[in-house]
Amino acid sequence: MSLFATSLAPLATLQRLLPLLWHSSRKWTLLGSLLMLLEVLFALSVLYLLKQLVDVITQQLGTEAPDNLTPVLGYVAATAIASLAYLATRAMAALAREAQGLLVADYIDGQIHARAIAADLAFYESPRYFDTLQRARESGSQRPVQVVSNLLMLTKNTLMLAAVTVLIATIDWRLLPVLLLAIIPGVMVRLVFTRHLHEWQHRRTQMERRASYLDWLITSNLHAKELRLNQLGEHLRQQYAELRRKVRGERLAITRRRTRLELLVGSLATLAFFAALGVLAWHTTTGRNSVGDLVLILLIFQRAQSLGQETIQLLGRLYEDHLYTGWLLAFLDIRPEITEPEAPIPIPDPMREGIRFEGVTFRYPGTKNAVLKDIDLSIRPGQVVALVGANGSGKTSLIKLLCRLYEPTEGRITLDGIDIRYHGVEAYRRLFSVIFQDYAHYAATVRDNIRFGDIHHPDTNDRIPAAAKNAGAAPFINTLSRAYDTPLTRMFDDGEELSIGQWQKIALARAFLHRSDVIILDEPTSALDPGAEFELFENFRERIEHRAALIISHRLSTVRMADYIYVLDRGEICETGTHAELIEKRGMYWKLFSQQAYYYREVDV
Ligand SMILES: Nc1ncnc2c1ncn2[C@@H]1O[C@H](COP(=O)(O)OP(=O)(O)OP(=O)(O)O)[C@@H](O)[C@H]1O
Repeated sequence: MSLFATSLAPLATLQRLLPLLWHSSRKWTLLGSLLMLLEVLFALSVLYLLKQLVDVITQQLGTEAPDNLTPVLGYVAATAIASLAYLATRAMAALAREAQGLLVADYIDGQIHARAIAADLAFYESPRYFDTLQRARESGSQRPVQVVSNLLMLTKNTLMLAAVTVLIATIDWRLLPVLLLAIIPGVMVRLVFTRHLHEWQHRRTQMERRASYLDWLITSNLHAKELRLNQLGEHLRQQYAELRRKVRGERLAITRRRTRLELLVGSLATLAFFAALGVLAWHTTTGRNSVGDLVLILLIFQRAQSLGQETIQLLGRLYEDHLYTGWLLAFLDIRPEITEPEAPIPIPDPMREGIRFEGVTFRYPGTKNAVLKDIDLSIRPGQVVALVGANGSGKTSLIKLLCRLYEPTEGRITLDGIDIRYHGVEAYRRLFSVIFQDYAHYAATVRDNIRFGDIHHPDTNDRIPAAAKNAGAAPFINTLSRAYDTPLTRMFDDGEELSIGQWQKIALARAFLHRSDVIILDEPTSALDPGAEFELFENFRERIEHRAALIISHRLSTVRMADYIYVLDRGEICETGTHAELIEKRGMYWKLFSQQAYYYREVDV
């Protein structure tokens, strides 16, 4: 990118950030800007009054008997007042910036959360998501505020620098090139290295994420058991240390190169300043300049130089902010691909024909192989359907399509004959209540863990005990210290931990709570004891209030009560029918069923 384009790019970022700031903290943004202008005004007044003071004193020094001290004291008083005003506005401006920063940071977090919630599941299940999120987080929610406060400071510094430059020019214009020499090379060094650092950070996102992952493995309670028993701790610690060493080394190499160049550029500027000072001192002794000029130059040239350096830093920071805010904006630009149709067709109530897969083929985004091929399947109202198949045959993927978490690559899914893409996404998803294999364990009360299954319904709270009873969870919940109000997990104070089977019953209660049309259970009893499983399926249809159900299970004793069974093999439906029909067929289902039944047959009960 050319230097011109590079220097204009932050303006485009600013154009996107200003509306963001306006939405999040209108009052503080305005107040902060006003206070900053006042700050500049008072700072310049102090400089001007000081110059007047020096001039008055110099005039008085020329007179034999200075008898009127009023103007001198007047200027001292005025300078003191302007200094106090400067201090007060500076303090208030800092307060306004802090308040604005807090508001904007919370607003940005809110925006990140909103995008994360709206993003397609496909995005979550790809490394790109984690990279973009990590970068957005790294860019920091303070960045947008920094851009604006840096920009305001830059404006302030530029105004002051301009005023000081004019003052210097009135004394000796030849000092101006010296000032430029003190500023321009530094700007170049900063810009070039900021870009280097940003590009390097972009490249090492995955390395950082790997390090964070290792850190999480070492410190999280989820893996504490395996880590100890397999004595993995030291191995992982070394991997982590090695990654950090690499990141540290690369970063330090960049900083070393930048420091060398900055030192060189800074030395040049200092030499130039002292050369100019020498010339001015010589002019003063020969009477070409007044002592007032020399004092003023000593005061303001240093000021100009520090202003110049601050300006360099601000430009560097502004450019850095612009680059890193780009990451944040990239995350905020994420838009889901599964979107609402312009005029969604209302969901039929009640459902009449049910849901059908018609020739559905599916590939995960960014992958080559189809995990589901030409699937025809139907779930009618009130029907219990089972899906059976080996690991990796595509059962969970089929559920994700059914719930419209992904779109089919080919074919279509219909609800009462209408393509589900014509319905509103959220309205359609509310047809289902689902327990996935990796259901959530919320660090919340038992009540909330169940309530999250149907958070929007007004009478949800009253239905929680019934859902818990249907899931077989009520007896153990009543033995907990605070029953339904017991906080779960040991993440916060007073929390209690459950067994895996008890967690599964809570997840079942969550699925039973929602009065959905279709209940989907992916391995719902994998952790239940045989008694609990028997109880659940004994009068399953009453428990689910005669709604339709789709059950995935490797336990074929569970599956046999289904009205209809689909057998999946490597993404294709290879057999369908009732339990009796499939046993008769003597195909894959029969084989699986016979294998499971083999050991039970040996025992005479
Ligand atoms: N997010 C994903 N991205 C890419 N491929 C995936 C993803 N999730 C699953 N797969 C692939 O899809 C195939 C089917 O997986 P799926 O989880 O649907 O199988 P399953 O029948 O539910 O298996 P199991 O009985 O082990 O739960 C597998 O080969 C898996 O590698």
